[in-house]
Amino acid sequence: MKATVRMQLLAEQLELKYQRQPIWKIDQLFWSQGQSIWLQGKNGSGKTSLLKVLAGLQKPSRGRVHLQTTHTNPLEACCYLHQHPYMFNTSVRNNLKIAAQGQTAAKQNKATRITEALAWAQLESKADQAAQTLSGGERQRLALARAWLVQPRFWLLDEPTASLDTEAVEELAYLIQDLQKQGCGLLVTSHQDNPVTALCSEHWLLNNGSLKTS
Ligand SMILES: Nc1ncnc2c1ncn2[C@@H]1O[C@H](COP(=O)(O)OP(=O)(O)OP(=O)(O)O)[C@@H](O)[C@H]1O
Repeated sequence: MKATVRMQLLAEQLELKYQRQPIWKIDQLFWSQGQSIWLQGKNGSGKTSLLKVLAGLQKPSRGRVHLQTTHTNPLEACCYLHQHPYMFNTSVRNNLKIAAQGQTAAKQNKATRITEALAWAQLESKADQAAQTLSGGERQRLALARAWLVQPRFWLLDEPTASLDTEAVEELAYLIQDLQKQGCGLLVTSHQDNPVTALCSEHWLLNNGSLKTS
């Protein structure tokens, strides 16, 4: 990944309502490349909605998110990974091929990158298995590997550890640590602390409609 890409995300007076029902109101928010943040909050506090707003997938009711980046394709600068990642109805390798399709790299490079992605996510032995038959932990790793091909700098991970056992969480933590070494920014939601949240140097708490940052 290109360590030279600089990124930061700023938001002011951000507000979200659904059908006039206030969800959260955030006066100010700042996230810089290299920062790893654990976003905690009760069920329904609005964590998923905040991640989607920051990733540019959802419009806030008020305010704007400013993504400042030197990334050549700002659309590829951020990635949001769903709690239950969608698996294309084909093999693990083909899932990676599909993810690589939109990329501009030469065809030969793509094949190499797919091999590297399989190795990175420790999914080489699963390459020809139907992705929809993967375990929860393997699905999360494949979702990370698909995103890894696109080389985003900001990773928004929605409950990546939900319903994973200790070993699967450790395996995920290993990959997340590698992203940190590459200087990526991470924003991870989780109700409880675990080996992945332990990697985060900052803690944000969504509570009663406001965000407490530390
Ligand atoms: N599209 C929508 N229309 C109306 N209400 C919504 C919509 N999306 C989410 N909500 C409501 O907004 C609130 C926050 O939802 P959100 O999914 O962001 O919370 P969360 O903290 O991620 O929850 P969980 O931890 O259970 O996944 C919930 O009360 C939810 O029902």
